[in-house]
Amino acid sequence: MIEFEEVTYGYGGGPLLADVSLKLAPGSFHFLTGPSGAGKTTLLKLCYGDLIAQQGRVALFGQDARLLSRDDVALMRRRIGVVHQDQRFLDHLSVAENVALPLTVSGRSATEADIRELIGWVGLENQQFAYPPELSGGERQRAALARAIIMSPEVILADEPTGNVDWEMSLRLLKLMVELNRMGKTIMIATHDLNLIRAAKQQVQARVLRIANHRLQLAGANL
Ligand SMILES: Nc1ncnc2c1ncn2[C@@H]1O[C@H](COP(=O)(O)OP(=O)(O)OP(=O)(O)O)[C@@H](O)[C@H]1O
Repeated sequence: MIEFEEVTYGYGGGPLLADVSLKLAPGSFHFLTGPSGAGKTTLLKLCYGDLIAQQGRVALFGQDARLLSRDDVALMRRRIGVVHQDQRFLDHLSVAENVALPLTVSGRSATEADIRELIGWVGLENQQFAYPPELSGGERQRAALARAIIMSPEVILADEPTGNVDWEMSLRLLKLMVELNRMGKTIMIATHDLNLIRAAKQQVQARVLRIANHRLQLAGANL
């Protein structure tokens, strides 16, 4: 679904990521870890075509990311749902309207019942008419997840989805991710939280990738 071949990327002043090869197979579950500033968000951006490799090749659903037309990018964005680190809601729209926004902007619609069902699935049924500034950190993360999956993407990329939430909420978010994976979705979660990874490994077969010294490595069994 997403494949990197010897990808190098930097923001000037030397490569941040060097010779990164990676394959996200359908239905796989990956964690991406590494120190702050190692390049986790950058790698995720390469995965959804927000950044283009400076060397090497990124293929998204078999297509070279460099050669995607504007229409291809729009289609690909439906196939890859992203939970951003800073959730970026429109504060004048309700939670339900924010969640439905990707549909609205792509000219599609869903029934109110469908949106309500999704909001209920992430446990925000009582907050659907609230506005983003009224939500707690964990509620914002769950609203961001609902918005990322409203288009039924095949791949879900989440950047620190459990940042700034307590352990109970982290486990709740993890459970949602595991359920999505069981529905066949391909998942990649960037996180610092090794306890979260340990908890996940009891529920799902997950590979752990670590960025260290600009390279991507497969982390060993003992985290
Ligand atoms: N647009 C940009 N221009 C210049 N430098 C950038 C840009 N975006 C990120 N960087 C730098 O690249 C490095 C990696 O950033 P990135 O956000 O990918 O790391 P990260 O591993 O996700 O970090 P964190 O765990 O703190 O979120 C950092 O040093 C950051 O300052």
